[in-house]
Amino acid sequence: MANDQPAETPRDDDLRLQAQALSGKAPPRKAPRDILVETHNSHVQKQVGKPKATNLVKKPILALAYPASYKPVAELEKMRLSELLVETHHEGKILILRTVTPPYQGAGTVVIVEDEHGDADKMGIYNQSERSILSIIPEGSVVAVKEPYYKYNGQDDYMICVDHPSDIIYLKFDDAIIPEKFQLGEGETDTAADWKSAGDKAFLTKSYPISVLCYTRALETDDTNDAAFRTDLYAKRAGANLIMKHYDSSISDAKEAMTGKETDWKLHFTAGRAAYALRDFARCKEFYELALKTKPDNPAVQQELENCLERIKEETEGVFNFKTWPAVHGRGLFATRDIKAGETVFCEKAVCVPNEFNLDHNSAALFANLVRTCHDNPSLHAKVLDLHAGSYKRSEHESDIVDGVPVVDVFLLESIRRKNCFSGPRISDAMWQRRWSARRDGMSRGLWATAAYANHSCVPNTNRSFIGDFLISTATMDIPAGAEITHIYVAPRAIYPLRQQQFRNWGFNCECELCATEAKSSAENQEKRTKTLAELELLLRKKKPTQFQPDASIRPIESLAASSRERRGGQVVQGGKRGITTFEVVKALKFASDAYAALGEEDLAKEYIEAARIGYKTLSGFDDHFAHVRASPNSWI
Ligand SMILES: C[S@@+](CC[C@H](N)C(=O)[O-])C[C@H]1O[C@@H](n2cnc3c(N)ncnc32)[C@H](O)[C@@H]1O
Repeated sequence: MANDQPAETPRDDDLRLQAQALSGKAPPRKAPRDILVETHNSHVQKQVGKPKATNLVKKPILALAYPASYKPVAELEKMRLSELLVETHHEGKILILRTVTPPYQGAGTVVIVEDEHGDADKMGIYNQSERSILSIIPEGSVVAVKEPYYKYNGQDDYMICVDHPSDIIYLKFDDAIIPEKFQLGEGETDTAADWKSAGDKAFLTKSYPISVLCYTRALETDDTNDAAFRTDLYAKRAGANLIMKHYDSSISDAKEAMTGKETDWKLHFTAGRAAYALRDFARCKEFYELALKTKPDNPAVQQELENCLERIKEETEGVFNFKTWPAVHGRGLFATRDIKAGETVFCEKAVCVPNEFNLDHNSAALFANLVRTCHDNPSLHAKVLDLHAGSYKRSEHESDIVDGVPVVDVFLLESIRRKNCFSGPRISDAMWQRRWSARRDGMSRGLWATAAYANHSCVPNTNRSFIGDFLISTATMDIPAGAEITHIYVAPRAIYPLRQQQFRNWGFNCECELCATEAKSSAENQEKRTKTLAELELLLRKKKPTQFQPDASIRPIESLAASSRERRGGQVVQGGKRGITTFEVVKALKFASDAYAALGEEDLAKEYIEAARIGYKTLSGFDDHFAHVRASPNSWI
């Protein structure tokens, strides 16, 4: 779970004070157009020939949040660049701008823009998909910026800051709102055939955003009534959209291109792949089956269908549903049938996991990926928006489609990310190998839409494990039908007051059976227990684990452990069968099983080896490598 709050770096104090002083005023001094363009172009020049930095993200500062615009272009009142006020969200207003420079690419895309009156300013466009035309916005593009925010950067430097990806619209060439000065000049052609061939060229050079733009324009300008021409355009755009991960659009284009002829199988295949990426496996299966009707022996379609059937099996064998629980926890996951310890509860593919396993960057990478995934795929956006966002005030227009673009509020998505994401290794099973390290082997953050409904318990009845972007939830104990499915958000600390602090990010006090029991302890008891645990930890750290510990060194540990249990006011955790399992517990259980077997206690040996296997499965998601676990305390495989 996200544990990276609050990490919001407030802007430099001086800058913040200056910004506050200027807030709501016209900028007292501003660089003139030629200086703006010259400075910008010199920055652009410095980038030429250098590899593009790929993982820069503008950090969303929730304290400076402003809502995404949800009003259509037509309802907003045009304003001039010269009317912009510093640190102001210009509600109800719109700027129509033309870019007069090539883009500079950093954490966002910076360009110099002009309005129809010839005034110029700097504009930063953030959180666009790298596959969007707006991230590579060509010189001469005309855009509408809805309800612009004008930011002070220090030292007479200002910028229109477009944080929400839906606050900027790339305008069509003949859009009525485009001022005459920005419209196509004489000699500039605008025919469907030209646009189609420009789109084909862009596709061949892998400039997919431009190819989609050109095919779209070809469809808009087409007046030939030639069905084959249009079908071809839709089919090509479906392919480009699939590559650009615009899965919803890819499916609708593929459907538009279908003619009922044999060649449709390719479109069914495209639509199937898009549906798979959207995790809509039932729809994906339908598309693949249709493709196989025409091409029953196609190995690629057969293989993809097999993958899809696997996902359906995993999903349908999972037994979860959502219930509204009127208690403090909000919504949660509940078992719809009895589940045995060690059983898989559910599996799911992530809504997004950035391909970024660097510990220092994976929160930023997840935020950027989440914004892009939601912007490009309204059906996934809707699933994400349903998740808990803490106290962030929603406008309730976040999933509207306005001017053909889904409204995406980046600050809301950041709030959702903070409350609902998990960290996971590439493969959990690798974690139990001696040389695994988070820094070297990598951890990533991701968002899993089903697991995000599970509430926390310090004595959870499930544990999550990962294979790539696939999450496996496994029961750590028997769960009766109707019981709530819980997992841990962070590994709970042993000391009650410290443990409660761990949940501040999520805004709750834990009242699970462990916490409820400990809450009843007197302050004196809690203090003594804290001391006992500290002594216990010290003692355990000193003891190097070996197979044979003399009784004399084990006795003080046992006595401290017993006293700590007493002070807890009742035993709620039984090693190996309930709650939190660690790999050390698995090894200890296996060790005990071997010991019982040596003593001829076959039933106990069986019971312990089964507990060890279940423990291993909850940690790894599967138990294929369980046989390699050595019972000795400090080595395995
Ligand atoms: C990942 S969401 C879990 C699903 C959430 N209950 C919902 O309604 O969507 C995390 C939020 O659930 C609530 N929550 C989770 N575990 C809880 C617990 N043990 N006690 C109280 N609230 C809890 C908190 O509001 C927390 O910020």
